[in-house]
Amino acid sequence: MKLAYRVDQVRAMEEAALAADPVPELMQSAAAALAAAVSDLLRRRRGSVYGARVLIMVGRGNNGGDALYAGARLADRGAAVTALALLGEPHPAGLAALLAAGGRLVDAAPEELAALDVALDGVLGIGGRPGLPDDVAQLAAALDGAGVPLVAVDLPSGVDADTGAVPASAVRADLTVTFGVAKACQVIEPARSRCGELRVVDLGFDPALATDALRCLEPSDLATGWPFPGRSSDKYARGVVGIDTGSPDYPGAALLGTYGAVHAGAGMVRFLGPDEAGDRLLSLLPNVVRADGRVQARLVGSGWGDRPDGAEVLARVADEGLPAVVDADGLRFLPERCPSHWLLTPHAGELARLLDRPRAEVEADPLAAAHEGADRTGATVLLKGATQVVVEPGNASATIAVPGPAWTAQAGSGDVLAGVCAALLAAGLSTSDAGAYGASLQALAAAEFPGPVPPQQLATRFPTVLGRLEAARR
Ligand SMILES: NC(=O)C1=CN([C@@H]2O[C@H](COP(=O)(O)OP(=O)(O)OC[C@H]3O[C@@H](n4cnc5c(N)ncnc54)[C@H](OP(=O)(O)O)[C@@H]3O)[C@@H](O)[C@H]2O)[C@@H](O)CC1
Ligand SMILES: [K+]
Repeated sequence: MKLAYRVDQVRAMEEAALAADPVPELMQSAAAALAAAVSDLLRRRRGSVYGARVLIMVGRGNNGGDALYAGARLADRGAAVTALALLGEPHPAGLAALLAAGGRLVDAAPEELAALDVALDGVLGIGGRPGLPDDVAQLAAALDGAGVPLVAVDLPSGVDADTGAVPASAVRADLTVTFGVAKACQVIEPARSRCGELRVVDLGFDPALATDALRCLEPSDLATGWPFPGRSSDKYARGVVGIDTGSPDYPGAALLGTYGAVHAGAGMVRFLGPDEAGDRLLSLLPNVVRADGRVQARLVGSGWGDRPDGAEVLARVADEGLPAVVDADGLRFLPERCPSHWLLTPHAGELARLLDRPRAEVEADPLAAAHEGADRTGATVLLKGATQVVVEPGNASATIAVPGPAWTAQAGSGDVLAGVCAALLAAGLSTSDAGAYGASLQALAAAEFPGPVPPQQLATRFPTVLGRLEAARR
């Protein structure tokens, strides 16, 4: 599992490290690792560092200082390094080091950008506000357009370091060399995609100083945490899911959720939704049971439309006390306070309606919106979208699912996912793990396809992915 941190947490870790070590030491370690990463890139692209043309875009803070010190190291290895100060006076000691090593300070970008071998973005780091001055944005875009590899120092300038938002212009990097620990913007879209490849440089920070880091799942976490059945597991050990989804207008939601639950390994699915959907479902999946009986988790809400008895159904599910996934239209009928063993699975629009705020606000800061949703409802929230984040009420941490291809953003994906999560709840996982593992499985399955694939077909790939994960655990 990867961990990622907010700026205040990074600053706290930095302060503790600084108490043990003077600033220049920390900055020199950062610069040395940055220079090594840029050297690797240059060797891969042109064979050597010697003679490479390097442009450094420098702001006026320590981020620019890192870039200048790294530039000095590259100049020592024979690179032709040019620094362009973009926000005023650059870091004085860093600049002195660069000049002493034979680098140059210029006041305009070179005419022929395409002749550059690499550019370093040392404009803004964790002290930056989102957005870039116009001239900086234009230069970054021109470098990108000219095909010059861009290495971001700590993070791509212009992104919001804590939310992952890109509200205005920001650098698009090929490689980001980040210091101490990963930052939230490196794991939350759309900033995540601006980072390119990510390298985290160990500066000896103590992660124990920040207890509520973002937990970013990796496939190996699924391998260890997925509830694979044992040799003696029966269908109840695997879990029985009771599904009441779909409506005459939206029968597909019922089929898709059931596909999700069955292919994610549910021991049994009891389909308790409308007859129209149930009849179609049986012709596709005859293993589904239509009779009520013992159930270990419920799935409700997908494809309900304006179901008139939605509130009563949710009240019954709450009284029963079983873990439950409440999806889609079901989210309109939530009680004032939900049971803590419920998992809500809204997309940004549904969470916006729940919180009574514009969708754009949820999309601009999905993490904060998910926290607000969980705290207000009392249930765990899996917020779906480009970054799938799971948040428990009263817990400042959050879990981010394994990222997947953008093709999963399509009608029906959410219905399948709700079924997967319900199967995981029935197998005994916590609401948080059920949400995060479910979203991760869907992402891993989607990554198996070269392009778009209907959600039900994607579900049929779950067994292949799960088989691989189970084998990896042995
Ligand atoms: N501390 C340590 O030990 C270590 C730190 N390290 C490095 O330090 C970095 C953080 O450095 P930092 O705190 O100096 O902030 P940084 O991001 O360089 O820039 C702030 C400057 O930019 C300005 N500014 C802000 N936004 C702006 C905008 N949109 N448009 C225009 N201007 C804007 C702002 O000016 P203001 O307008 O606020 O007066 C201020 O002058 C960190 O990311 C890492 O690289 C590593 O060496 C490891 C050791
Ligand atoms: K930067």
